[in-house]
Amino acid sequence: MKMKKRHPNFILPTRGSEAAGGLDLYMPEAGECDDRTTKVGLGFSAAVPKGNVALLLPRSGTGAKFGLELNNTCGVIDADYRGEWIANLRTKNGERFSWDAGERVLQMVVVPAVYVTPELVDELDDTERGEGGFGDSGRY
Ligand SMILES: O=c1ccn([C@H]2C[C@H](O)[C@@H](COP(=O)(O)OP(=O)(O)OP(=O)(O)O)O2)c(=O)[nH]1
Repeated sequence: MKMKKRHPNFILPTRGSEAAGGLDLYMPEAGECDDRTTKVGLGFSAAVPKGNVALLLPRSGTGAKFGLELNNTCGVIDADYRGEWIANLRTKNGERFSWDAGERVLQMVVVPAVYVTPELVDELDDTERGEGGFGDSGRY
């Protein structure tokens, strides 16, 4: 189905070189949020290259300095999604966080998503870690 253009649409061709980091996203309009979730349209749609997903995250600075987080922890943008990218923002410290139009608040990271078909087996192969997790390997 051909999508009607309501906001800028992007394709995200891969450059064939390794990215140095996330791609910062510009907020289309000024806004603010607090510890209640605020749904914010990012003002664009983008087709993630097939075989990948885009992870939507706060920039480290906004997260660390202002306690900004996504209420779904991390947004997963599927390769077949064509709608406007949405961020569900809130602060974890109860404070208000406001941004200007054109400010870089969030970032996206495109990562390969490998297609797997779960197969039921009797046992899993042995590993050194085994069933240990949640700090099992110690603090230092
Ligand atoms: O923070 C987010 C998370 C998701 N999406 C969009 C893109 C994604 O491709 C779509 C569906 O997300 P997901 O598959 O994680 O949601 P779901 O709860 O499993 O719903 P669905 O039944 O639509 O797959 O919503 C966003 O714009 N922002």
